[in-house]
Amino acid sequence: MALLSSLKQIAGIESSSISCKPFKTEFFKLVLGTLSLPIDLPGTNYRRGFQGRKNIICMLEQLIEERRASQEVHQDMLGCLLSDENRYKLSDEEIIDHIITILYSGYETVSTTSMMAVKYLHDHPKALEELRKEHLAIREKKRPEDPIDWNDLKSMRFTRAVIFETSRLATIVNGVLRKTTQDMELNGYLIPKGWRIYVYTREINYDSFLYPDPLTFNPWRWLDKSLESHNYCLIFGGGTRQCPGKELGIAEISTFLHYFVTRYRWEEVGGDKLTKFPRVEAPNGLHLRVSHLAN
Ligand code: HEM
Repeated sequence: MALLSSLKQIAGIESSSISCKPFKTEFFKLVLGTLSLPIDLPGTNYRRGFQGRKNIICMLEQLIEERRASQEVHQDMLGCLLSDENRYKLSDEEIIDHIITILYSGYETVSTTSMMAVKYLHDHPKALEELRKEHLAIREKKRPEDPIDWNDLKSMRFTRAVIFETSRLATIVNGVLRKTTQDMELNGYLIPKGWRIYVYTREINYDSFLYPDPLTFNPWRWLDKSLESHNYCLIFGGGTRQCPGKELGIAEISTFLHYFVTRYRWEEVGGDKLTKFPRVEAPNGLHLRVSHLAN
């Protein structure tokens, strides 16, 4: 769902020649490749990642060619990037790089947080009850076919808290990358100018001084809005490079949760393995039995 939603916003993919399934296969190779040891030998995830990237580039080049040939105006991100009115005048290579970056950053974060929210809500019925109450109250003011809007999203206080608590406990981005612009000293160590630094932010999320009882799923702690703006809250990074997709990601997950909890109940089929480190994932999927809420 998250990948298709991104593809649709970026390049209205469902109306183009790119078919989602092969795209998804190649994209997953690329994702695995970026998280692998850099050993460039046949059969390694690293080599497969490069191959996946090459194939994705071919598909996107073809899409750009088709767009140019058809001369139709498209109201999506690719349409804006290709438009003559775009003042940045990016090369095709740069446009393709942008698309891959946004797909990469916006897909796994949203899909994995959604999955983990479903998991935590299943395991914490009180939190689920409160969340459902919030969403049913929104539905009560609407006709069944009415979509949710920006004001509804803004009113979802508990939902936002659930998303932050899920992201804290199931940390998807383990750290942020930075480069020193000058020599600097930290705790007696010299970090020379130009060094690339990986700031490992993951453990901060489990610090019992900052988050009492840190291993407990407690979305209520985020109802104190000041928690989000503490300088130790780096779930979405920090400073000028803070995640530009933060609010979009929260809106996507909130929308998913809205329809999921107002329409369905679910139980786990069981036995699925979940890992939290080095990557949050359910290697075989998180299997649920879903039934209509009214039944
Ligand atoms: C739950 C959802 C998400 C989480 C937890 C998340 C987390 C992060 C983190 C920690 C960073 C590094 C920030 C830094 O260096 O300070 C980042 C960067 C980024 N994110 Fe997100 N993200 C999410 C959703 C999204 C979405 C939906 C998009 C776009 C559609 C997106 C696009 C990006 C981009 C383009 C960057 C690189 C920004 C830069 O280097 O200037 N993210 N994200």
